[in-house]
This record gives sequence, structure tokens and C-alpha cells, in this order.
Amino acid sequence: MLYIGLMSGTSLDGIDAALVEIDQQGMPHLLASHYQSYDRALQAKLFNLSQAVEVKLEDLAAFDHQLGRLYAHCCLTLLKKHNYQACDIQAIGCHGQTIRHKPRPNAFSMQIGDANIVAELTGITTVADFRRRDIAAGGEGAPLVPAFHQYAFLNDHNPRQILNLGGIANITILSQDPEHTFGFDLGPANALSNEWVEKHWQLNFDEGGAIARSGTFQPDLIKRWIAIEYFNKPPPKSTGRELFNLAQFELHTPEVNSLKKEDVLASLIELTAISISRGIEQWGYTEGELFLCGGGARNIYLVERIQHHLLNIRIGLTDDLGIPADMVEACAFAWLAYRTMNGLNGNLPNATGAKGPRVLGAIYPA
Ligand SMILES: Nc1ncnc2c1ncn2[C@@H]1O[C@H](COP(=O)(O)OP(=O)(O)OP(=O)(O)O)[C@@H](O)[C@H]1O
Ligand SMILES: CC(=O)N[C@H]1[C@@H]2OC[C@@H](O2)[C@@H](O)[C@@H]1O[C@H](C)C(=O)O
Repeated sequence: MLYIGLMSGTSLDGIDAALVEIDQQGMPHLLASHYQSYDRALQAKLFNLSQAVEVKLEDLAAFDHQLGRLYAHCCLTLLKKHNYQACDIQAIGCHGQTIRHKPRPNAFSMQIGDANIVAELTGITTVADFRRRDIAAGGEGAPLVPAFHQYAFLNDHNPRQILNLGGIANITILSQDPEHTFGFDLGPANALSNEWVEKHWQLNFDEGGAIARSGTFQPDLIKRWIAIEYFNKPPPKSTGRELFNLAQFELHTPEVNSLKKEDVLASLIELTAISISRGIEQWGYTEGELFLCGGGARNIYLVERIQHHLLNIRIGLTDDLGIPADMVEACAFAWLAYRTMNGLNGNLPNATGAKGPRVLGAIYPA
């Protein structure tokens, strides 16, 4: 059975689309993929929508519609590029674009991108709104990928963990006993460094981490940042750009604007590396294997800094486990659509904090 997964994450860079075959055992196999970037104007508008305290209802409704069309277009391009027909696909799993996420207490999470439009324009049944049933069951609605990691990446020997380096970093600690597998959001991966790079170099991100490597991290800054309460809060926990954004950091440590810009960037990367290693030391395995996914896996400097703080861990890419690092989250939403269409739970209560397993999402028939 074939499913499409669509993911557009907190980096606001664009849409990842994955065409996935789910075999008889429910195991996913990536067949084809497509990436469609947002143009800079849309990126800026979505960033504003996701950060502004007050948002015009008109804008929210218009972007919900525009994104629905973009998601549909992205699916159609994927099908065309790889010679598949809409009728070959059982369903699309469409994550949507998160524009607000509030952890517990009183959690909520809002994703936009009208799934009615996706179903209408593609002619394919679409599953969307994956997070809110988990929240209704007392969870945070995030992270959702740990259940997928458990299915796709569990092995039977070394302790194994999967680390996603998107805008936000999240980890899954795999266990032979599914009851013990869990995951949580660690804090910022690229969200802060991207904003800094955009502000000072007008670039989307620091290719390979070259600019950060040319700077020197500032221990005083890192000491103040790492004191943020979120880092020591025990899982289950999730976060977003509501907490980890540059404006907030500039308010907290205004001296960043009088320091060398490369040094501040190196410090932001060091914060990511240290918060990840501390999270793993407190709640994960400090030995065994750590497989990376998400765009930040291509930031060689960041990966080196993570390795520096976790000397006993062997770091690899999920490419070695059969799914390219860039496509893991999109594959996860294809798999989540399969779960929903078959009446199976998609969340891992240990990761989200929900009262129990739940079938996630709403189905928009073709
Ligand atoms: N070649 C590269 N060098 C350095 N960084 C890179 C490279 N390619 C991608 N990235 C980083 O990865 C980011 C995109 O990662 P990804 O697409 O996994 O994020 P996301 O899915 O939007 O986020 P999240 O997982 O938090 O929802 C880019 O914004 C950039 O910071
Ligand atoms: C609310 C939201 O969109 N959260 C994202 C974000 O990006 C990474 C991390 O924070 C994770 O919690 C989640 O995405 C993945 C797909 C998840 O739910 O597992």
C-alpha cells in the first residue's frame, strides 16, 4: 500500500514529500521524494504569523488556504516526477504548518494548510490534524515521530537513539520493550542559529556550519542560556519557537549585539550541542548508537560539537538505516496516515504524555 507523507517543519524552509510503501508488517519503505521550498516572502510571512502576539484572522484564513494549495501541488509534482497516479495512493498524511504550540498545562497546537483542498485537488484521501487528539487525551501532541522511529529503526543489539535536528531538536530513546521507548523535544537545533544567520548574513542557514566554525563560542553566554528552565524539565515535554526565538534571546542577553557575530553563532551552536548532550546524559543512553536526521545533520560543525560532548556514542545518519536524513519526518507522516486509515494508534503516550494510545487525525475523503 502506498502513502504520501507531507512535512513542513519549524524551520519554515519548505515542504518535504515522501512516497512510502507500507508492507504487510506495517514497515515503511521510501520509494520516492520531492522537496518544494517556500519562497522568501512566504517564509517571512509564516514566520511573522507564528511569532506575532496578534494575528489578523484574515491572514490566518488566507495562509490556511494558500498552504493547502501548495501541499496539493507538492503531491502532484511528486506523483508526476515519479510516474505514479493518484489512484495508486491510499492516503496522504499532511502534517501542516505549525503556527502555535503551547505545551502543558493548557496545551494547544495549531497547524494550518487546509486538508479539504489537498483532498480536492489531488483526488487522494487526506489525513491531517494529527496532534489535537493526543492533546485532548492529556498529552502535548508532540513529539509524534517516536512511534515511527520505534517501528522503522528498532534493532536488537546496541542501545539506539534517533536525534532529529530540525528547527527544534527531538530525540527518541528506543527500547526492546515498546512500553519503554520514549522521546522528547530537547530544545533548539537550528531555529536560533538560522535567525542569527538571516539577520547578519541574509542567508537561510550556515552551510555545513562553516561560519560558526570560524567563530569562538563564549562560555558566559552559554552559561546563561543553558540555565533556561526547559532544559532541566523532565520528559514528557515539547517546545517550539515560542520559547526558542532570537528576540527572546536578545532580550535575555542583550550583549549579543555588541559581540562578534561569528562568536555569537558559534555560541548558539554550542548551546544546541550542550543541551542535546545534557538531555541525553539525564534521560537517554550515553553509549551505543545515535542516528541523526533532519537538515541539521548536514551541519558538520554541529555534528562534531555533539560528538565532542558525547564521546562514547557512535554517531551515524538514518541514511544508514534506509531512510535519508531529510525524509524521516515526511515518512513518519505517511506512516501515521496508514495508522489512522487502519484504526491504529499513532502516538506514544510516553513521548507525548497522553493518557493512552489514540488513533490520530481527521480523514478528508477523496
Ligand atoms: N547543508 C546544510 N548545512 C547546514 N545546515 C543545514 C544544511 N541543510 C539543512 N540545514 C539546516 O536544517 C534546517 C532544515 O531542517 P529540517 O527541514 O529538518 O527542519 P524542519 O523539519 O523544518 O524542523 P522541525 O523538525 O523542527 O519541524 C535548515 O533550516 C538548516 O538550518
Ligand atoms: C508542534 C510541532 O510542530 N512540533 C514539531 C517541532 O519540530 C521538531 C519537534 O518540534 C517535534 O516536537 C515536532 O515535530 C515532529 C515531526 C514530531 O511531532 O515528532
